[in-house]
Amino acid sequence: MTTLTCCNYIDGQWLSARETIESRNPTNNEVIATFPRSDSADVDVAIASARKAYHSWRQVPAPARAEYIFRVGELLLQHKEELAQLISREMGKAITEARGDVQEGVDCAFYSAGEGRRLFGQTTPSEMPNKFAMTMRMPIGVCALITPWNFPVAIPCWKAMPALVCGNTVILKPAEDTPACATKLIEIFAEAGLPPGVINLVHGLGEEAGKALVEHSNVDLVSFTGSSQTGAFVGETCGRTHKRVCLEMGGKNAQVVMEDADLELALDGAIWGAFGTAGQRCTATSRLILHSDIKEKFTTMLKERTSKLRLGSPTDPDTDIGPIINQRQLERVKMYLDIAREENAKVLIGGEIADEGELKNGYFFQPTILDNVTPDMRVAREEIFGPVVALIEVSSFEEAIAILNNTNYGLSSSVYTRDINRAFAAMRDIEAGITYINGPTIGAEVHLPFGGVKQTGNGHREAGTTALDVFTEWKSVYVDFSGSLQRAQIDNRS
Ligand SMILES: NC(=O)C1=CN([C@@H]2O[C@H](COP(=O)(O)OP(=O)(O)OC[C@H]3O[C@@H](n4cnc5c(N)ncnc54)[C@H](OP(=O)(O)O)[C@@H]3O)[C@@H](O)[C@H]2O)C=CC1
Ligand SMILES: O=C(O)CCC(=O)C(=O)O
Repeated sequence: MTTLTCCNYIDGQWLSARETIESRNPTNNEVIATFPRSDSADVDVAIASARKAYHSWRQVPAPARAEYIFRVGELLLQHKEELAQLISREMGKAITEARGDVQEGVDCAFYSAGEGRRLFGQTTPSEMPNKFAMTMRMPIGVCALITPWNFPVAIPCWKAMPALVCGNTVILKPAEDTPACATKLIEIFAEAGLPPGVINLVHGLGEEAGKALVEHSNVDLVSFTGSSQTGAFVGETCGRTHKRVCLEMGGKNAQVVMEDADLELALDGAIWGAFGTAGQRCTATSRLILHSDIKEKFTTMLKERTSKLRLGSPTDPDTDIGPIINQRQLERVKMYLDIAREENAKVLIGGEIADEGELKNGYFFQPTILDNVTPDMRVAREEIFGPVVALIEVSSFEEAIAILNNTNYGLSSSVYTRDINRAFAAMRDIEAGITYINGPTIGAEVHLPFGGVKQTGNGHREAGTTALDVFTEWKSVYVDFSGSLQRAQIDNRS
């Protein structure tokens, strides 16, 4: 296939680069694209473009801003298959999941566009006669969006679409592993006719272009999704430089299966949650907390179904699990298997790099089940980001919830039970941003808040109306039509 040439998109222009880097297909190591290795000078130009555009974009009525985003949604639908094929090749997720990634972008476009006609504030009575009081949502300014590779279309859409509807201008710095997906996405925003400078794309390395954006004094907000380590750097830097910041980091999500659960349903959830996207979702199921009464039976069912999963090229519709994103991540998953063995976990199935036959040039890891895992082990506490699930046995519902909560993260969670009382207790007692009852830990919908507690994030939520809280500031407005300074406001109001 022809190698794509990705450019930066700044002030409505596609700009080629002095120095370029390659993006490779994780399935076979073929070069997919070259993209700019942007430096701080490129970042300066992108920020200047976003700043200039901000002054006029914020004045465009919100319903009109939203119409551009609606158009992006329509174009995403038209280009859905083309984009999905590109995601599958560049990121490595199975083609059906890649279509889902684009569909999340479409859903987000139509949902965000609707907000352009709401962006509700409040009106409230004043203490004074002949005085009107209200609140308004105001844009924040220039927003840097730093995104990971695992949802190369959905996550940039979750950030850019509400940000733009709210009247901000944006600069996207996508992950270095998925520059072609980001380029195609921005081409669609450009085709929708957004004015120059409203959306900008700066490719490059996190340590260079990403860092320059986070540190820049002319950026007002950073919205970041990625690792806890980078998130800590972003949070600290934004704190020091007085920027707004929204952090969306990792997870160590658990699915509980109680003794009264529908085991077939719980099995579907576990397979999809643990091994979908090769476990490379922040919402992936990486712990299965199983009641002792069903543990043996469920483990046999899980092992059998896992043994049938097919590793292979993600563009092949018969493939269940595609590759890991790159060599470094593959080695990281392998490292966690070494740790699991040292900690005396039992590898029930999988546990190795898969490099036979057509897999030999890619970064594949066998779907893996670890048994005899105790809550204190590193594999039960740290995010692995691969197709690895740890089984933990419990003897009561209370113990299950305590173990589920015994983690530094708090993104997604799931409980399979037929007992309504337990279901409601789980909703109340689980420490996570998202709880599913009788559903897997993955599968978020764009009109509900997405994010987590503890070290998963810094309290903000993407998606839903809560995204508006990330991308706007409140202004309180008082209109006095009494024609005089109302002294009582200063004195005792009597
Ligand atoms: N919560 C989630 O959805 C995700 C979590 N992760 C977790 O992170 C681990 C590592 O993945 P990785 O891709 O390295 O995640 P990173 O946190 O390194 O990358 C996320 C984004 O941040 C950028 N970045 C990296 N360093 C900096 C920096 N100093 N300043 C500003 N931006 C920066 C990256 O650019 P670049 O790609 O160029 O490095 C990328 O765009 C995974 O194993 C997983 O545990 C990963 C992806 C998604
Ligand atoms: O499937 C989901 O719940 C969304 C997952 C996601 O956005 C992520 O893993 O980054």
